Order: sequence, then structure tokens, then C-alpha cells
Amino acid sequence: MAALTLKRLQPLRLEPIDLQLAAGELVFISGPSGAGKSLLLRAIADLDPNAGEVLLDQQPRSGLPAPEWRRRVGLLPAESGWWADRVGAHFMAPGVDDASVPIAGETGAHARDSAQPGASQPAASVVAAETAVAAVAEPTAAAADRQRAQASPLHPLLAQLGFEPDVLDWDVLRLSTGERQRLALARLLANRPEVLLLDEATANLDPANRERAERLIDAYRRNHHAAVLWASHDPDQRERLAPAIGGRRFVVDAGRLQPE
Ligand SMILES: Nc1ncnc2c1ncn2[C@@H]1O[C@H](COP(=O)(O)OP(=O)(O)OP(=O)(O)O)[C@@H](O)[C@H]1O
Repeated sequence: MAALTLKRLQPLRLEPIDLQLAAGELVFISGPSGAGKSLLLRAIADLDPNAGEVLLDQQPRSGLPAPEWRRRVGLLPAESGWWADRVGAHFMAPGVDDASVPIAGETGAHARDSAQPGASQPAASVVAAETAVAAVAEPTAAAADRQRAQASPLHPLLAQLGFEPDVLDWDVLRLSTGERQRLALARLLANRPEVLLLDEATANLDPANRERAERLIDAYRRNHHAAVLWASHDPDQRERLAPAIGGRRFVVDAGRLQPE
């Protein structure tokens, strides 16, 4: 749970920005292509040169190591990066195997709405027993990755985005654009960031998968009280998601961030 505060943050090509997102708040940003939305998100994540300060609750970014900041304030870029051959190799980050807290398990009033066909969430003990048996039969690296995924919160997370656990064995080169986008979202959430910075998180998805991703993001926001700053070109999406939870909307235009 964390609030995000921008204090005179000045990304490349933009005027200084003061903005506060409460823990669990959703804020949309929009604006013309090239206006600077990605530059704003990248500045918050400290990926580009920028002036000013950003705080996570009361903690200034300048007092935290960059890798810790970027894990806690997670950016989903418009175009995700993939550096290993297999999908599963990108999911071995610390924290993935901590099954004590669901990544985006549904606990609230919308739990039934968010259930997806095939998105079963077996008890950890059952999964652990199955994977222990499988471990004897399949002592390969790929099987080990799969077992780890099945025994961890990744299993329901991937299922909520429409994937079977074997997606972790897939070659990255075969991924479609939309599959990359959904897997990049899963990878981001598996790191359990306290704040989500989303750059066109659903731009490449068909309506059914867009809805899956939207539900997952909303569940994560609620369950983890994560502040969410979401750049979206889709006016229907902003209209659909923001008003129901009082989400504020801003526009980046002519170098400034202004209320939409
Ligand atoms: N490193 C950089 N140095 C200088 N200019 C940059 C840099 N990166 C991006 N720009 C420019 O800054 C402007 C804003 O880019 P940005 O990617 O933030 O736009 P955007 O609002 O996200 O656009 P889109 O909706 O098309 O994704 C663009 O004109 C872009 O060419």
C-alpha cells in the first residue's frame, strides 16, 4: 500500500508536475501522440533524466536504490522487453514464490465478476503435492520452471490472463503482440509493485482479453491498495473505468499536465 507524490517532477519536454495519487487510487492520463505521456511515466520510474522529486508514501526516491525503486514503482512499457529465450525465464524474480498473499486473487465484492473460465485456483497444498510427484518424472529445467509456476501465485495470475502454465515453456519469438502485452502485465504484477505505471496496457488486445486485463488490474489495485497511473488513448476505457471509482483524468498537452 503506497501513495505516490510528484513534487515539481520535470520529465523531458514537460513543465514541472505536482500530483498526488492516494494508495489504491486510479488516475488516467491521455493526450495526443507525442505529447509526453510515456516520458512522464518513464520519469517517475527514473528511466530518463528528470528534475524534481517523487515520493512513495513519505519515502523520497532519491533515498532508495534504483532497482528497489523500479520494483516498488512498476512500469508496464508500451513495448515490453524480453531478454531470454523462454517466457518462464522472465518470471524468476524474487517474491514470485511467496504464496502467502495472492497477487491479484479476488477477495472483494467483484470476485464473481472477475472469475474467468479456466481460471481455477487450486489449494497450494494440492499443487505442491502434484509438483512433488512430477519433479521425479521431469527433472529438466523447463519442468522445474513449470513446477515452480504451478506451486506459486503465478498459476492463477496467468490463468486470469487466459494462459495455461505451459506458456512458461514457450519460446519468446513465437509470442503474438497481444500475448506479449498480457505476459508483460503478468510479469509486472508478479513483482508485486506498490504503484503501477501503465503505458497503453491494453492497446494490442481484443475486447475479451482487454476486459481480462482490466479486471486483473482493478483486482490488483484493490487487493494491494496500489496507486495506478494509466496512460490510455482509449476514451471508452477511461469513461468505463474511471467514474465508477472516482478516478481522476488528466491530459498531457503542450508540455503541461491538466485535468481532462
Ligand atoms: N529520449 C528522448 N529525448 C528527446 N525526445 C524524446 C525522447 N524520447 C521521446 N522523445 C520525444 O518526446 C515526445 C513525447 O514522447 P512520448 O513517447 O512521451 O509520447 P506519448 O505521449 O507517449 O505518445 P504516444 O501516444 O504516441 O505513445 C515525442 O515527440 C518523442 O519523439
